[in-house]
Amino acid sequence: MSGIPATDYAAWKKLQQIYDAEHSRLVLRDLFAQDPDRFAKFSKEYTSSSGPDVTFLLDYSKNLITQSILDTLLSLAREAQVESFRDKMFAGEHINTSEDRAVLHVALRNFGDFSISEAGTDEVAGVLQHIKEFSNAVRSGEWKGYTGKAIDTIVNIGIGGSDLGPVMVTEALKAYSKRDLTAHFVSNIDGTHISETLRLCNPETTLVIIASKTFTTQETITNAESARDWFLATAKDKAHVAKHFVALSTNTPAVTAFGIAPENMFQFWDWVGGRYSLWSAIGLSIALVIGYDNFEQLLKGAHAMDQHFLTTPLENNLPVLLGVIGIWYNDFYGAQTHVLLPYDQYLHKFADYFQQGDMESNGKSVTKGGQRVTYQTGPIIWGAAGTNGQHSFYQLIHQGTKVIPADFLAPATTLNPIAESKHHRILLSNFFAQPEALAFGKTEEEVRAELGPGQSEALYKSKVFEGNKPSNSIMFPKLTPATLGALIALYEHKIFVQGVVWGINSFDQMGVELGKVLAKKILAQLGSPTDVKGHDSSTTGLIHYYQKHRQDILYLYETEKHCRRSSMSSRAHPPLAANWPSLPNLEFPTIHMLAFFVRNTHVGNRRFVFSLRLPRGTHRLSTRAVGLANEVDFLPILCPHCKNYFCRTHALLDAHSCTYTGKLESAPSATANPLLRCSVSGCGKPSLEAFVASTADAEGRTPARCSQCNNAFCAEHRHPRSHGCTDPPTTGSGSATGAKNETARALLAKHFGAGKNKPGTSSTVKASTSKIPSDPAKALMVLRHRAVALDPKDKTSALPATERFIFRVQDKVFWTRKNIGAGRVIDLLRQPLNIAANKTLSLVDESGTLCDASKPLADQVKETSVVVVSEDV
Ligand SMILES: O=P(O)(O)OC[C@H]1O[C@@H](O)[C@@H](O)[C@@H](O)[C@@H]1O
Repeated sequence: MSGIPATDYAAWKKLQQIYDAEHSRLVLRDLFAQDPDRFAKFSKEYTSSSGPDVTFLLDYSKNLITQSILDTLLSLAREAQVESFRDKMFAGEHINTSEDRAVLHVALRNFGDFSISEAGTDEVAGVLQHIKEFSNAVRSGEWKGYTGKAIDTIVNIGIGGSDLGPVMVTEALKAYSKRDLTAHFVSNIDGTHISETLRLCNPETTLVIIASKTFTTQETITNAESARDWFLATAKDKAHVAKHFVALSTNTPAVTAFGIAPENMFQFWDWVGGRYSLWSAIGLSIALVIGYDNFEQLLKGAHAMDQHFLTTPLENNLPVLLGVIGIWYNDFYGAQTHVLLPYDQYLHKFADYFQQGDMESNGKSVTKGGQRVTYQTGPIIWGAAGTNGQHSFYQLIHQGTKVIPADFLAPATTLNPIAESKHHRILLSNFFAQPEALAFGKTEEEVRAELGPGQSEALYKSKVFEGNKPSNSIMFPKLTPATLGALIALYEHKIFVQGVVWGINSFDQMGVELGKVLAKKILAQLGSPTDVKGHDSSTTGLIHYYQKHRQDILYLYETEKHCRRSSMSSRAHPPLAANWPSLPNLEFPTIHMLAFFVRNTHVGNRRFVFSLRLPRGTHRLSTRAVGLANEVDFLPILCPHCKNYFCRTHALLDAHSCTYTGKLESAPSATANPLLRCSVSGCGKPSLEAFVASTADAEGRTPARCSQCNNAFCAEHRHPRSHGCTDPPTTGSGSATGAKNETARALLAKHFGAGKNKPGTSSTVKASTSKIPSDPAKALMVLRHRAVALDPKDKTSALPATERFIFRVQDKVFWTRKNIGAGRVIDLLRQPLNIAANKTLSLVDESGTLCDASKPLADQVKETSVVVVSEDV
């Protein structure tokens, strides 16, 4: 890690000479035959020096090494100053030079032994205590959800290091888990991951853990927002978030902006790398699943390995031995990969975990000094658990043309001794057999003797196993939390040793950035083919193909006045028979899902821009339905017969020429259950509820009934005013939701006026619109001149007009910078509107939608529109 190229070391040059001169003579059959003590010489038993007791055997005798090769490899480690860099790491020196950070995952499991001065290390114990108290409260049932029920499900939302560690460890230690607490892990941005997970969860009893060191990772934040929307669709009140959402992060402001209370945040520090973070607050899900005491055992097991790494001479130092032996294959034998093969189903995520651990750490091609390396650095890590691999990829390891060093791991005792441990004996017989077969193979003579004469030459040859394939074997008595901790730390330090020898920075991850940046740029261009700019022909072609073939969800329920259509003719209410069965969760999308998809909808290269902004919660849905002309409903409608989705015009069987040929047993008919008919007298059409009731998963869906009178109506009569509904909302007079709707309605009536037939809107106070042209472009020009800077610190002359965002409040016209959050706008409005600081305020747009305080106002309301400042909405 000094930044010196590894090839400059004398030991490296010597190793190259040894390889050139000796490698053809390094044959495991011979090496074992020549030395009956080879196992004794090249194996070590690890015993933890501090509690809890951990022991395991590392057998590295089946490697293509001699004592003199190993000595030279250790000289290389010394020459590269592995010991010195190790000490620097433990002391908290900023060995992550590109980011100027200490590398102190060892401080997270430091039970008092090492003295580290880096800021934050003195806070570790406090965070562990927080984890302990919180996990105990949840596991005991003392922590209650918003309806008073105990938590029975956790959903950890994170990615990379904020996911893989907890996933691997909770799987590995499942035997120690609280079986009635279900843990899910959501990482992928693919909406399928969060959708399929949340289908299994009950918002009343689910705890969502948002795990993100930076709290800016697109996947995690997007998934977390969807989870929050899912939760609020049922819980309604944002105050309930406190009981169901916690954050694990270093970024307090972002966590707060998300709406998570400081007491529900578990802190960690920038000296914890993502892929080394399972020991930190990121391990909260682990503590919840296996209990805090087991989590602490895991940490202590790792800590004892830290002590071993820090204090043991290199020749007995297990991470060092694994590290230098790996370098021997990687840099001299030209091995490109390293396979991890745990013979323990509980460790089925072990290789996945170290794929990030190793490849993100040592997948570098410049030294710390900025020189391009001329040798190989980190290997490709892969693997699978148990005998599964034997029936798939082991063929290539045994008889392929590549050198694939392997690590086999297994417990002597299984945690599931079914059939009197028969399974385990069979498993272990394979664990012993595979390294033996790899090392010693089967000679042609043995094959000929076995098959006898008279077979084809090709057959004899095809059954030869050349052998001489290297491997390590690690065996431990039983998989315990502490043993797992020690094994993980063993590999962490192995990676460290290799990084030091290669002279690279194992603790940054610049290589993940470029793709993120390009994806952001492309995301903004996916709208239409003409937006796709600045790419090579391949990328452009791929995006164009996607744009041509995508079947976005199309909600054609808006009328002309709400929908500006670029090339849409009156025939354009096509059946929405997209392949939606692949999106089962969307069969009855909750309102937030509608809101997500509706804004910019494309079909082929046609683009429909909806001016409608859909509300996020059902209570706001009713607000809109009452107070404004905009209409929202529950479409698309799933035809229960052909299982396709249709707009309201084509929802009925004859209107979409339903292809269903079977007997229409549940088809709506004049004599069908009257409850499922439109409640408007004389209408008789099937109600939307008829479709919902027969097709949708009832649990958690939005009912297709009038939010006010709760009756079922057909598509034509579904809106309150279209069936003459004047009853108050059915949300319950005392409910917070009901109260909010009433207030919102009153506000809307006050500021925007309302038609005579709209309930609750009799007093009309128009916002000042005098002398404002109706043409939006002209209105903008006029208002630009009238607008005053909302923030007194902003000077009109200092900011181009295009970067100013104009909006109106009462009869005043303001401008702000476009990126200013709605929350900040609220604060700034207090002074000109003379509103006391202790009042809780919200902003409501012209359509009655509450603005999200954490997002820029400019993203939420139309420029030049009137924004209402409201108390308590
Ligand atoms: O924990 P957060 O900040 O969300 O990062 C999650 C992951 O992001 C990736 O891009 C990498 O940087 C990983 O090392 C990291 O573990």
